[in-house]
Amino acid sequence: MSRPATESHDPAGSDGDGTRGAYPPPVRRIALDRAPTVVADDPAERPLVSPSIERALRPATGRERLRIDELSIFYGDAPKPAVNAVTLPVHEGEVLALIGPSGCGKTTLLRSLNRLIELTPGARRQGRIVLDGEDIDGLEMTRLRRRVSMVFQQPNPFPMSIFDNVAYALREQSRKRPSKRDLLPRVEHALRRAGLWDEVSHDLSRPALRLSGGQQQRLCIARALAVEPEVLLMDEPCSALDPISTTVIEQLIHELRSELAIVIVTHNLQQARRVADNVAFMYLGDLIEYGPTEELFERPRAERTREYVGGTFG
Ligand SMILES: Nc1ncnc2c1ncn2[C@@H]1O[C@H](COP(=O)(O)OP(=O)(O)OP(=O)(O)O)[C@@H](O)[C@H]1O
Repeated sequence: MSRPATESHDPAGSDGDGTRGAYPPPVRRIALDRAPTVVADDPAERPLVSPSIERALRPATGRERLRIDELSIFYGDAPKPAVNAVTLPVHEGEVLALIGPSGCGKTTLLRSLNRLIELTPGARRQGRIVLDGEDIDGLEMTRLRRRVSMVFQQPNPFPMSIFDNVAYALREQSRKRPSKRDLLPRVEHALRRAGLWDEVSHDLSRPALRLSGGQQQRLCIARALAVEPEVLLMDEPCSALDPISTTVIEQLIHELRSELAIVIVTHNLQQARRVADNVAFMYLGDLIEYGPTEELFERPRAERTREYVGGTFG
């Protein structure tokens, strides 16, 4: 279940090079001091890579929201971790795309960021995840999931009305049961942010399951946004959607990134190019390369990345 606290860091709505707002975004100039590419072609050379990773921890777009620090995830007795000592920053106002072939650990990494992975029997974690300076292990789980909210691959609205779907987490959050009238402004705000308000405002009591797939996914995004997250995790949010709904969701990601940090898992390289500011390429659990989107796609430094973005494998 998704929930969570947003904060606008950029009231001018500009990312500094005047590109924010347009969709599809124009090709952005990449300032070399923003987010240097990190390359780890051979995991055995990882220690040599650490200084570059350290450099990557400098803010790329806004201040650092999440720091993933030497994160490893093990499933049961598997000899190799599903995620292997990954270090990555996630900044406010940034879309970070996790890409890589099937089974490389993208979803496992994503599910670690709000500790959802702990619901998987046999999963173990090493390393730290820090949210706004606080180790997430020290945060109460419900509060963490409000601050780091998640949207899943398949739209998963609750079998209740559109209104109740969005109000659900707000009601849970409140000590006394707020009335519909009290909740309406926040429900409306969330539905507007998710770009759904105009399509559903005439009948908020309609069952959510009667919406189209794309509308259901935007409802899930509204539900995730209602409790004002700081970070939004999206696990292949468009994979079950048609091209038009996909475009709507991508536009939404583009708009939301001014207020949130977004981490998106996608198999669709073109989508990563369209929506992401930075991209992390994973292979067999290792972080192979991380850097600004254009740089990673146009001038990949690791051979594996070159092969993957070039379509040789994957
Ligand atoms: N519950 C689980 N138990 C055991 N192994 C798992 C479990 N979930 C995932 N794995 C293994 O962990 C590795 C990483 O899986 P994960 O789903 O994170 O990869 P992915 O990159 O997201 O893949 P895909 O793109 O196909 O969704 C794979 O080898 C997978 O088989």
